[in-house]
Amino acid sequence: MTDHMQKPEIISAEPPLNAAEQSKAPKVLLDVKDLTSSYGRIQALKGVSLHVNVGEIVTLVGGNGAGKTTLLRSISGVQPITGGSITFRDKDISALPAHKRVPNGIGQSPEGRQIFGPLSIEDNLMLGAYTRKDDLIDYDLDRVYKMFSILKERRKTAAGGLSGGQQQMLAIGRALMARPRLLLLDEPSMGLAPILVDQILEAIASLKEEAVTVFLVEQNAFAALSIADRGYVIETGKITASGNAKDLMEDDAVREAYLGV
Ligand SMILES: Nc1ncnc2c1ncn2[C@@H]1O[C@H](COP(=O)(O)OP(=O)(O)OP(=O)(O)O)[C@@H](O)[C@H]1O
Repeated sequence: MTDHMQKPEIISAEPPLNAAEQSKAPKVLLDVKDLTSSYGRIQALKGVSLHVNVGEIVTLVGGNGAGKTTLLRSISGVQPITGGSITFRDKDISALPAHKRVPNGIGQSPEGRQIFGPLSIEDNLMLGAYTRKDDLIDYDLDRVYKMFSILKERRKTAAGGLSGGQQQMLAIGRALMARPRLLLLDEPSMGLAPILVDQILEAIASLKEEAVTVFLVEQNAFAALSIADRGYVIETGKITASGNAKDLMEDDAVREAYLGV
């Protein structure tokens, strides 16, 4: 094992690439094509296409019931799809069961956080690493503690005692413990006071330096677009706008519908 492998500078399983490797690496990490999904007679996704490139923060914004969670759950494999395809790292994973997508590199911090309240913060974090067999788990734990110092301070205490914002940090930290190539985040700002929203977004933005690729789903469009490279807008199961995040923030229709401007 090389020195570099013993002490990597990143949390992500995607190692920093040298120039030669970079030119060979697939640029598109996640490619969703014409995806459809239904709950009985309700068609929640009506042919959604989008992609996420390696190293990007991409956000999907939209109002209540637009289909954001359904799309994320389809990508992580817990929501059945009725048509279209999901390609991850050049492999069609549309039929891959959810439990095989995590070791393939798709990590999710779910809506509602799903923290195990009676377990300690550290045990919650370690649950994120349960599929791993490498020797970098302690190293990653340390990185998560550096990112969210409150989790370190309270690591032996029950997770149920954390505030909403801290639980959100724990949920993101736990997802990172799986060393995802792609981190899926479902409404991390939900229910948080504005100051905590800023903190969480700052932490998400800093993941870019850790070479983690992020797909962030948010109702809080302004907050999400302010840290994203690119964005998509979804309305009643269809993508209605897309582009680089700065352009979307300046788009009149988007501003009117989602930014309250
Ligand atoms: N379990 C379910 N059973 C039936 N319909 C559902 C179910 N979950 C979602 N839906 C419907 O599917 C559509 C998309 O919902 P989804 O939760 O994906 O939207 P969303 O954009 O994530 O909204 P929110 O921000 O409110 O979570 C909505 O019409 C919703 O009512």
